[in-house]
Amino acid sequence: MTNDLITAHNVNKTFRDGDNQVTVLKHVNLEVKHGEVMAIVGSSGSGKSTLLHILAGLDVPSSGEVYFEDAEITQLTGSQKAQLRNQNIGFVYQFHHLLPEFDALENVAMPLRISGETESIATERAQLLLERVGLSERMHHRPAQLSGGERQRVAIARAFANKPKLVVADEPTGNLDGQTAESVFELILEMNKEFGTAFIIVTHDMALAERIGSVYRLHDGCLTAVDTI
Ligand SMILES: Nc1ncnc2c1ncn2[C@@H]1O[C@H](COP(=O)(O)OP(=O)(O)OP(=O)(O)O)[C@@H](O)[C@H]1O
Repeated sequence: MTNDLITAHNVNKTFRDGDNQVTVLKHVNLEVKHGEVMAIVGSSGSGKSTLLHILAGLDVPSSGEVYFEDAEITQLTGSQKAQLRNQNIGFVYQFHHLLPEFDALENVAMPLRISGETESIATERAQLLLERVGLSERMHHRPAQLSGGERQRVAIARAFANKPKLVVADEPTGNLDGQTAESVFELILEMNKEFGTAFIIVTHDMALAERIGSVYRLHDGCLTAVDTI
């Protein structure tokens, strides 16, 4: 039994590109605690998204192990991984990935419907989450009718739909202007405190990352802790 939410042990990732092999992650070790907020920084192409996908069970390492609590994700079947993700992990991307033909309420309710919740429970929880992210007045707007910051708020509400233990966020503020990025980042920190949900945030923004207790940098495939004090 471990107290860690995620443990990555000696993770390596190599992509084949025709005859070439590109090693993107080298001997990566990482522990993410329950309720922890962690930032992963690094230059473009350094492997941040690849690592995030491996930690969330969306991709597999070439070697090494990843545990989600006591489950070794790397040993699970595709459907077991999908179930683990649906029950435990929320996702926020740089580009919101909301369904354009549905309004904010329907987008947030969607993961709950997929998990088999009744229509009324799904709608009620989606309403509560949209209120929590400050969008009480925008529930029936479709993504195209929302600002960039509002779309990310919907995406954060949707990530929380199934009460995840972890939200992974890949450049969640990367497409936003400074002030909007700041308010979305603040929302993430508030949601972490309020719900005790762990976050792993990939970001280019060192100023935002430095406000997070735990920062790691990927460089040349190696992950090292960054001293932010
Ligand atoms: N499926 C794949 N096949 C081959 N190479 C890949 C694949 N996915 C990623 N790569 C390569 O792995 C390296 C790391 O990519 P990754 O997207 O993880 O970097 P990143 O740090 O997230 O970059 P960015 O900040 O630009 O999003 C890049 O050189 C990329 O081209």
